[in-house]
Amino acid sequence: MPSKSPSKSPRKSSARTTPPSAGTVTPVPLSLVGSELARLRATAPLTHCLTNEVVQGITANVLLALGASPAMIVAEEEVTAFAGIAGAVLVNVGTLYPERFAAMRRAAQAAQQAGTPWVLDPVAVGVLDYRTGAARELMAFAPAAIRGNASEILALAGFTGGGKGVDSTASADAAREAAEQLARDTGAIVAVTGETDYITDGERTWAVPWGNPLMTRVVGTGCALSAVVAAFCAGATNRLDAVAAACAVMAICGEVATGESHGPGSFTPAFLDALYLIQPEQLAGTVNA
Ligand SMILES: Nc1ncnc2c1ncn2[C@@H]1O[C@H](COP(=O)(O)OP(=O)(O)OP(=O)(O)O)[C@@H](O)[C@H]1O
Ligand SMILES: Cc1ncsc1CCO
Ligand SMILES: [Mg+2]
Repeated sequence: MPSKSPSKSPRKSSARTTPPSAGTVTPVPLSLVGSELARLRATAPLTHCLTNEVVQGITANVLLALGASPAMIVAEEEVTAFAGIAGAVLVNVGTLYPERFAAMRRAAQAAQQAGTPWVLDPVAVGVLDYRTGAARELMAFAPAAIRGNASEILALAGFTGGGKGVDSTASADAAREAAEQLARDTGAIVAVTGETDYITDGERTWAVPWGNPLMTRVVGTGCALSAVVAAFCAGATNRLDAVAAACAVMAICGEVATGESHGPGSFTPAFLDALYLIQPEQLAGTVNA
């Protein structure tokens, strides 16, 4: 069932006593993922989502299945107040237009002022100048985390990212160093996703070696992941660990759901079920580790 190289499998050793060393890339331990998942379930964070029109439903359902509390509050008149109430905010520029950008700018600014962690998903940045400029403007409000595919992260870091619309044309491996640079430049935790996900603060990098290519054949797994990253950032004491745990939970559940399904149509309900059923203490039994 696991689709990624066993050589990249994480160790089962204790979590918080073994952070990745500076300059190294270490598979994230399942014990760390479990403790972060237990924290999320205990707090059910209110997650304020300003996301694109394609993925509203899957994003809310993923958050609910996992145990977080989504709210798609998008009006310019409401986002400032709500970003102060929420545990975390997601800003996803997938279907950007001027009114939506105005609301996103307000939400990001309000989150920064309120100390609410917010996450940027730079959908198709590098492909189109308007959204690339918008994402750069938003980054001035100090996102807690940035989650994107390889082409998007390369572009945000100032490299030629390529990108075929919203899809990546580069591998996450090829974007890992760009992610580390982007993290150092912005102070955000940067997650670049693909066959292996890399999550970095610019000095230390966790690898998430699970998932399945079928996840790229269903719209919104990446967008929903960014919302899950936001939910894990709510109340987190270690954002690097929180973001890595979010990526690991989604990739593991994607891998489990692939084994239960026959293609994109049956993947989505199996994925929601896997997110609902996954238990911190059973993580080690769900994937080869
Ligand atoms: N080749 C692959 N093998 C295994 N897992 C993958 C692969 N590609 C992506 N994934 C997983 O799919 C999820 C979404 O990552 P992806 O990089 O496709 O995001 P994205 O391009 O932003 O998606 P979208 O914009 O369609 O929401 C992540 O959990 C990632 O680990
Ligand atoms: C398909 C698509 N188009 C704009 S946003 C989006 C969702 C995947 O990023
Ligand atoms: Mg995306």
